[in-house]
Amino acid sequence: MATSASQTLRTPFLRNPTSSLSLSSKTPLPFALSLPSSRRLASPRLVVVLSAARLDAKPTVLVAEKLGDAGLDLLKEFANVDCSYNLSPEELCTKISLCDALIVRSGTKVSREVFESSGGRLKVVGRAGVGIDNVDLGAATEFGCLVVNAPTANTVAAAEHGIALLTAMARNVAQADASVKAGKWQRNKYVGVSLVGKTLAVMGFGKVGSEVARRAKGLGMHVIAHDPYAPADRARAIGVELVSFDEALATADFISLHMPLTAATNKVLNDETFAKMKKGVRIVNVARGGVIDEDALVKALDSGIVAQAALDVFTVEPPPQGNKLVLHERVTATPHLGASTMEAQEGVAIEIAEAVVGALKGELAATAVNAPMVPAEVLAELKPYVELAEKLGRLAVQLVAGGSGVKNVKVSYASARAPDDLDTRLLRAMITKGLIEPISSVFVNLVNADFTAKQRGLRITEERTILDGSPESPLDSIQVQIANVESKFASAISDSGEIKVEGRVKDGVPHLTRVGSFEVDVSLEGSIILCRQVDQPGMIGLVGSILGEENVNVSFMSVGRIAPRKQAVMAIGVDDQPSKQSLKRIGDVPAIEEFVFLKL
Ligand SMILES: NC(=O)c1ccc[n+]([C@@H]2O[C@H](COP(=O)([O-])OP(=O)(O)OC[C@H]3O[C@@H](n4cnc5c(N)ncnc54)[C@H](O)[C@@H]3O)[C@@H](O)[C@H]2O)c1
Ligand SMILES: O=C(O)[C@H](O)COP(=O)(O)O
Repeated sequence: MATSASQTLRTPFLRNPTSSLSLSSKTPLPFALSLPSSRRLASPRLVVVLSAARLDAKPTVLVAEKLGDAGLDLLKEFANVDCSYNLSPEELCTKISLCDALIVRSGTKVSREVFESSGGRLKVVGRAGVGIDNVDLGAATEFGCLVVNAPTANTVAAAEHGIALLTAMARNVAQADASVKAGKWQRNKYVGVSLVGKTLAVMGFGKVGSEVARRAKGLGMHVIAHDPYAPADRARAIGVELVSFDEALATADFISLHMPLTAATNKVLNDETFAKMKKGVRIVNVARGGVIDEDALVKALDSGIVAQAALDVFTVEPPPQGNKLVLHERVTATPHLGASTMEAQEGVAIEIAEAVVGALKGELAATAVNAPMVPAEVLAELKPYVELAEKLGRLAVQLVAGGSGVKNVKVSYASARAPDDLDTRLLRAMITKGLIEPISSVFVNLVNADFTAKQRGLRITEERTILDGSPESPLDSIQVQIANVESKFASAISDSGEIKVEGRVKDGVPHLTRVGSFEVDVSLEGSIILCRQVDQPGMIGLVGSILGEENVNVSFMSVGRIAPRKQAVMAIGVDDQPSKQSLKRIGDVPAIEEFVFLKL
C-alpha cells in the first residue's frame, strides 16, 4: 500500500503478558505498548489503565549517530534522549538494555547481539535514512522490535551526489584538483569525456534512480534502466527505457547503481558481469559498496574494461588503509556523502523522529520495514474484531488438553465483504498472539506473529465464507478450529473432530457464540466458565449462588442446548477469578458432566 511519509497509522503494540498491567473490560483495544510495565506511556488514543506515576515515565531513545537538531527537538518533547556517538559494539550492547528505541544511520551495525542484549526492552529501531542493510531485520522481527526508516528525505541529496560524481568523474575533477594542489599543471593528462549523447544505465529505478535518470536526461544523456520490479509507466513518464540486466551492461557507456543491497544484488558486478560490459565503461556507485565485488572492479580497471569509477560507498566503511580501489588513480572516492546535505539531514531527522515517537506511542509509521501496514481507517473498523480474534485464540488454546501439540489451526472469517476488501493480517496476528501467549513465555505482536507461529511449527490457514447481505460491518463472525488435539472440555470438539470456538461482535463488544456444536452467547470479558450439563431447571441459579457466596460477580450467562432436557453447555462470564474450592463445588454439582475455567 502506498502511503505518504507523513501519514501515521495506529497499530497494535501488544501488551507484554508478563506485565501485571491488565486492560479493563472497557478497553476497546489490547494496544498497549510492549514497554516494560513501569514505562508505559500516556497517549490520547491508547486506552490503557495507567497509574499517575507511570504517566510521568518517559521512554529513553538512544541516538547512536549524529541526527539533525529538528529531529532531536521532536524526540526530546516525548522522551529522554541519550546522544552517544561512536559507541563500540560492546558499548552499544551494554547501553541498549536501558533504551526503548535506538536511532542510527548507516554507520552502526544493529546486530542480533544488540536485540539479545536489550532484554526485550528495545521496541523500535529507527534508521535515519533509507538502507536498512546495517540492521538485522530477521533478529528485529524475532524479538518483536519494529524497524522504521526515513526513506524519502535524502532521495534528492543522493541523486544530486550521483550526478556530482558522474560529472566529476567524466572531467577528472578530483584528480585534477589534487594535481593542481600538488603544484602541477597537467592539462593534457586530464582530458575528459563528454556526457551528451552517451548511454547511461540506471540500475535500480527506484526513488534515487529515477531522480538520477531525470537529471541525466537534462544533461542530454540517453538513459536506460534495469529494475525487475519498476513499473513501466513510471519509466515511460520520464522517457526511460526499461531493459534487461544484460542489455544494460552491454550498451551502457556509464552505469549508475541505485539498487538496495540484498542477497540478489550482493556483488552483482563481478568478474563475469564486468566481462559483459562495453570496454571503457564508467561506473558510479552511490547505493551500497556490497553490490560490487571490489577485487573484480580493481581487475576490470586494470584491464581497461572499466575506464573510471566514482564510489561513495564501500563494502567495509571506512575502507581499510591502503585499499587498492580507493587508491586507484582512476577512482574518485567520497566517504558515503550521498545523504549528507544540510537539507537532507534535517528532513531525515524529522522523518525518523516522527516515526519513532509515533511507534513508541503505539502508532505505526507509514515507513515500517518489518510489519504490515494497516491503514488507519481499516484499523478503526477492525478494532473490536481484533479483540475478538485474540480472545478466541486464547480460549481455543486453553481448551486443548495438556500434552496435545497445537499444530494446525484453521481460521474462518464469515463476511459479506468481497474477499479483497478484508485485510486479515492483523486478525491473524492477534489470533496467533492469543494461541501462543497463554502457553509460552514469548510475547507476540504484529511484528513477530508470523515468525513466532512458524518457529513453533504452528500452521494457521485462513478461509473466507462469503455471506449474502449488507457488507456494512467487515465481519459477521470468526471461527477458530484446532485440529488433531484432545480437549480438556470434550464438548468443545465439533462434529468434525476439531476444537471449535466462534465469536461475533455485538454492539461493539466481542461475544463467544459457539463452543463445539453448542451455540452460546457470552461477552468475552473477564473470564469464562463452561459447563456441560443435562439441561434442567435451576442450574443457572445453582452455579450463580456458588459464585455469589464468594462475591464473584457474574457478568453474563447463557445456555446452549441441542434439545430441551438434553445436553447443554452453560457459559458463565465472571469478573473475578473464583477460588479453587468454588470451582470444585461447581464440578461436584451432580448434573454437571464437565466444566472448564478459561482466562481471557
Ligand atoms: N550514498 C548514500 O548516502 C545513499 C543515500 C540514499 C540512498 N542510498 C542507497 O541507494 C539505494 C536506492 O535507494 P532508494 O531510496 O532509491 O531505494 P528504492 O527502494 O526507492 O529503490 C531501489 C530500487 O531498486 C530496485 N531493485 C531491487 N532489486 C533490484 C535488482 N536486483 N536489480 C535492479 N534493481 C533492483 C527496486 O525495485 C527499487 O525500485 C539504496 O541502496 C540506498 O541504501 C544511498
Ligand atoms: O541509505 C541511506 O539512506 C544512505 O546510505 C545514507 O546513509 P547515512 O544516513 O549513513 O548517510
